[in-house]
Parts: sequence; C-alpha cells; structure tokens
Amino acid sequence: MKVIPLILMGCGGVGLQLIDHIITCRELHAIKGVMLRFIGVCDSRSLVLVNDLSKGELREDALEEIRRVKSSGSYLSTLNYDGCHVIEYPAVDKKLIEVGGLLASSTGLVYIDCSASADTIIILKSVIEIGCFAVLANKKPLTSDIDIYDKLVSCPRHIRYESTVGAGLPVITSLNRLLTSGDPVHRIIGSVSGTLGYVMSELEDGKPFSEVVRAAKQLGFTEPDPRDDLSGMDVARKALILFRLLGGRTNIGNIKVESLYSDLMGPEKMSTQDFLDNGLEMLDDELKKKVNVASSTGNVLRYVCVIEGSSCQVGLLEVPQNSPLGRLKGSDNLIEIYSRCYRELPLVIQGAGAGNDTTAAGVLADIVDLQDLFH
Ligand SMILES: NC(=O)C1=CN([C@@H]2O[C@H](COP(=O)(O)OP(=O)(O)OC[C@H]3O[C@@H](n4cnc5c(N)ncnc54)[C@H](OP(=O)(O)O)[C@@H]3O)[C@@H](O)[C@H]2O)C=CC1
Ligand SMILES: N[C@@H](CC=O)C(=O)O
Repeated sequence: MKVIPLILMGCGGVGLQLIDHIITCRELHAIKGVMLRFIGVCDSRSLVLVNDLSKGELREDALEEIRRVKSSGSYLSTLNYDGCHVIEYPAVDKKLIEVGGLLASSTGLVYIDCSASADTIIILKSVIEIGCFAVLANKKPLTSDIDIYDKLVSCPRHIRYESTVGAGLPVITSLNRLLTSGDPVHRIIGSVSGTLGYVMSELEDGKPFSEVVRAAKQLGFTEPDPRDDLSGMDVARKALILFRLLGGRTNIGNIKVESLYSDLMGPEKMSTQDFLDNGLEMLDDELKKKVNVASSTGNVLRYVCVIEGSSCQVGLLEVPQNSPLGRLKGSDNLIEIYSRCYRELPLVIQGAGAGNDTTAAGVLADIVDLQDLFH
C-alpha cells in the first residue's frame, strides 16, 4: 500500500468537500493500493497536527469533528482531540515548514492549498525547496512574482494545480500533453470563470445583477470576496497560469483587466459584507444596460480571457448568441485551444468550471496522481 501523508491548508468550501471526498473514496483507493493519511489541517488561525508525525493520522472521527467545527463557522483552535495538538498563528508557518523538513526524505509529504490566501506562498516555496509536494486550488501562489513561480515549478513533478483553472476540468493536463508532444499552442480563448459565466447567462433571463451575484456566492462559485471575480482578477490569475504554462514570462500587473465595478467599491472603500448588502444594487442598472445593448444586435456578453502570442488579456466580449461561447449556461467553462494539430478547429474543453464538489474532485485526482512518487 502506498501511503501519502497530507497537510491541508484551508478548510472552507473546497477544503471540507475534499475531506468528504477522501473519506468516501477510502475503499476505492485501497483497491488501487493508495492510502491518504491526513497529518494536519489548518485554517486562517491555527494548525491541528497529529502528535506522531511518522505514523499518526487524523482519523474519520477527527475529520468529522473538523468538519463540524468549520461548518458551524468556528475555528480549529476550539478543537480538542486525542492524539493531536493545536498550534496558533504566528507559530503555524514555522511549524509547517519544520514538519516538511522532518518528513521530506522519509515518508514524503503533500501540502494541499485550499486557501484563498497569499500567506501560503512562503510555506510552499520553502517546502518544495526541501523536496515536499504541493497540490493547489489556490491561484495566488502561481500568480505572484515570476521568480516565485519559477521556484514553485522548478521540479514540475512535485506540484499539481489542475483545479486552479476550470476547477475539475482537465485544462492544465491537456495543455501539458500538447506542449510535451511538441504541438505548440498559439491561441487560447475561454470563459474560465464559473461566477461570471453564471452571472452573464442569468442576466440574459432578466434577473438583476445583485441577485445573481448573491446566488453565485451561495452556490459556492465565487471567491471568498466576490469582488475578486467581478474585478476580473480571478480570471486574470487563471489567464496568467495558462500564459506562464505556455512559456510566457509576465506578472499579473501587466495583464489588461476589465472590472465590473468602480474603484469606489473596492476592498479599501467597503467591506465584503457592505458590498454584498449595499454595493451590488448600485450596479444593477449599468449591467442591465450592457446586456440590452448586446442583445439588440443578437449578441450576448461573455467575460473571456484571450491569450495569443505575447498578449494576454481579460474582459467582456460580445459574442453571437448562437456561438459556442454564447450558448454557455450556468457555471460552465469553455476553453478553446488552437495549436498546430488543432489549427482550424480548436481542442475544446467544456463543463462545470466552479463549485466545491468538482473543484475538490480535481484536487483529489491531483493528489492520487502523485502516488508513484511515494512508497
Ligand atoms: N469554489 C470554487 O469553485 C473554486 C475555488 N478554487 C479556489 O479554492 C480556494 C478555496 O476556495 P473556497 O473553499 O471557496 O474558500 P473559503 O473561503 O470557503 O475557504 C478558505 C479557507 O482558507 C482558510 N485560510 C485563510 N487563510 C489561510 C492561511 N493563511 N492558511 C491556511 N488556511 C487559510 C480559511 O480559514 P477560516 O475558515 O479560518 O477563514 C478557510 O478555511 C480558493 O483559492 C479558490 O480560488 C479554485 C477553483 C474553483
Ligand atoms: N471563483 C472562481 C472559482 C474557481 O476558480 C470562479 O467563479 O470560477
């Protein structure tokens, strides 16, 4: 049996769903000769760590308790469980790196980043440097400065990040297959935001913008602060991940991004809750007008990323209602990849592009994909 020790950073919507998937798949994994062993889980304030790092495990009952605590909106620091202890920030980062140092060359260790924080970057950089593995749903580490990106991907077999673009869809895998077979990709156009896809298609049915954004949050499509989606930054991060995968060397600040709200509603000006309660309504009329202008010529609006040569940009695009992008509904993503082999007709990847279930499934597949590097 191959045993893969895991530390989960972030137990919100995606992280908790991942715990569920891992518990549900125990038997399936056993048949395949793999055992996933949780040794630690952390939230924004603390880390729950098993006492015995080499053999200990957060078993089902402990994971259930973590699930209960986090689902009730509480913090892991309140957890009291035999066989493990709680470490509080700011000591957590140092502890996480120390554990990596202890296990890297013995059992090996996978750090799973299901947070939406940039604070994990320093941890990931350090533990990858000493030979640990990383699986990311969080886009921030891969979209920080290019020097950090280079370090994170310096050992490509040690890092997996399929869920960062298109959630559970096989976008990164497909691109990697094209690139390693010498089939150069020269253009990617895609609707890669589940939130903005959902919002745009619901607006076509006449619903107010404020209502559909709140629904998207409820459905688990948005980032913790939905302004990350509505500003286009989340799409820009996905575009940058794809652009860098193709060999592009730029930073997020160089990407042209179109925001759906003004700076006056930014995080420095109002809290997330205030934006959700009061800010969103102020955008209803403007978005309705934009949708009506597009529909008067038989078009619909889609928020897309376009990568072509050295150019990478994201923003609203009017497309014919009856085109593949125009027919998209709900949180579905659609990515068209043009390469030498897919010159006239692109390789198309389409399907649910957001949601805790599919995202966590993508993360789990990435973890299991590392099995050959464990003993
Ligand atoms: N939902 C989706 O459809 C998709 C999401 N993703 C990505 O998955 C990630 C998680 O999303 P989601 O689960 O919705 O987000 P949530 O806000 O639900 O959860 C985030 C979790 O991260 C924890 N956290 C915050 N800061 C840190 C830190 N420094 N170290 C460790 N944990 C931390 C939070 O802790 P606390 O509970 O204490 O606040 C919380 O448990 C995001 O990066 C998102 O972009 C990617 C693809 C699709
Ligand atoms: N907020 C994102 C979640 C996945 O990355 C989206 O809406 O696509």
